[in-house]
Amino acid sequence: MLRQTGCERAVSDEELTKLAPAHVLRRVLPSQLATDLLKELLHESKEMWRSSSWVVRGKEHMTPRTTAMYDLSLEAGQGEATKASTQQTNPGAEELHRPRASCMPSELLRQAARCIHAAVKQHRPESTWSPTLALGNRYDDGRACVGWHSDFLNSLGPRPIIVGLSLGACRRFSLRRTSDHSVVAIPMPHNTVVIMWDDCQEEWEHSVPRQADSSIGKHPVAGLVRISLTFRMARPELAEKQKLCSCGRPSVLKSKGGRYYLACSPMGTSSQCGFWEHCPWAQAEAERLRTLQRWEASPEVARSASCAIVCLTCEGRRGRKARHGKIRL
Ligand SMILES: O=C(O)CCC(=O)C(=O)O
Ligand SMILES: [Fe+2]
Repeated sequence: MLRQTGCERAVSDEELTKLAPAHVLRRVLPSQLATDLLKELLHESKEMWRSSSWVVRGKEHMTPRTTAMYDLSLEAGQGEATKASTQQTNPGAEELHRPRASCMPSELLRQAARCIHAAVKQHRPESTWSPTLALGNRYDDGRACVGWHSDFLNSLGPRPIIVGLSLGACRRFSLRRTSDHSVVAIPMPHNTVVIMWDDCQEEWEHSVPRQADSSIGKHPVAGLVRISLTFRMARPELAEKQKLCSCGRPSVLKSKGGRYYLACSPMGTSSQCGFWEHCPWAQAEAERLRTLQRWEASPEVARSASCAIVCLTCEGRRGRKARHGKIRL
C-alpha cells in the first residue's frame, strides 16, 4: 500500500467508478484457475514471450517487459493460421524487429476469457463485447514497466472495452486523465481485473510504472513476477480501413481527447516518418458508438467495498513540482 501524503487519498473500488471510466473487480477467476493459469503462463512466458523494439531518433529501444498475443478465435490445431492472422490482429507486427510472439491459447486461458466475458456482461448486459484476443505482458521485477500510453486501436476500432487481468505479484496500474494529468493508481494483487470502459482510450492513458522491488507485493508462487493478460475484441471488418503512412508501414490508429488520428508507428527498426492525420471514419464510428453506449454500472456486481485504492494526483512525487489536477466526486 502506498503511503498517504496530502495529495493522495484512498478510495474504494466503488468510488473509482466515479473517478475514471474503469472498474476494478476482485477474485474474478475461481482461485484454483487463477493459480493454475499463473503457473502455466510463468512457464510459457519464459519459453516463448519476447521483448519488442521501437526506434526513437535513430536509437533502438527494447520494451522493458516481454509480451505475446493469444488469438482466442483460433481452435487447437490451427497453429499455422496463427502466423497468417498475426497481420490482422497485430498490425505492424511484420515491422517489428523481433515480431511479437503469437501463442495458442490453452484451455485454462479460454476458461479465464469466459470469466472475464461474464464479468463484463454483468456490468453491461447490453454490450456485445466478447474477448477474441489476449495480450500477455510479463514484468520480471520493478524495473519492468510500461510507460504512459493509450492502446493502438487498429484491430479494435474506436471506443473499445479492454480488460486487464493481473496474476502474480502486486504491481500498481495507473490511469492518467489527458486533460489535466490527474492520476489514479490502483494496486493490482493476484486475480484482480480492471475493466477500461470505452471512454478510457479516448480521455485517459494508462501505465504500469517502475517500482522499487521492495514496494512490490510478492506472490508465493511468482515472487516479484507479474503477468497480465489484456483481453480485447478484434473487429476484423476494420482490416480494409488500414492505411499506410508516408514511410510505407501500417500507420497506427489512436485517440487523444476523443480525437481519432493515424500516425507513424513507433514500433520497428526504422525511425518514424512524422506521418499524422485525422481519421474521419474512426471519428464517425466513435460518435455512432457514443450514442449507443450508456456508461452505467450495475450495483449488484459483487466487489469488495473495503478494498482501498490509492488516488494520487501527483504520482507521489513529493518535493517535485507536481502537476495537480483535481478529480471531483
Ligand atoms: O500490464 C498491464 O496491466 C497493462 C498492459 C498494457 O497496457 C497493454 O498491454 O497495452
Ligand atoms: Fe495498454
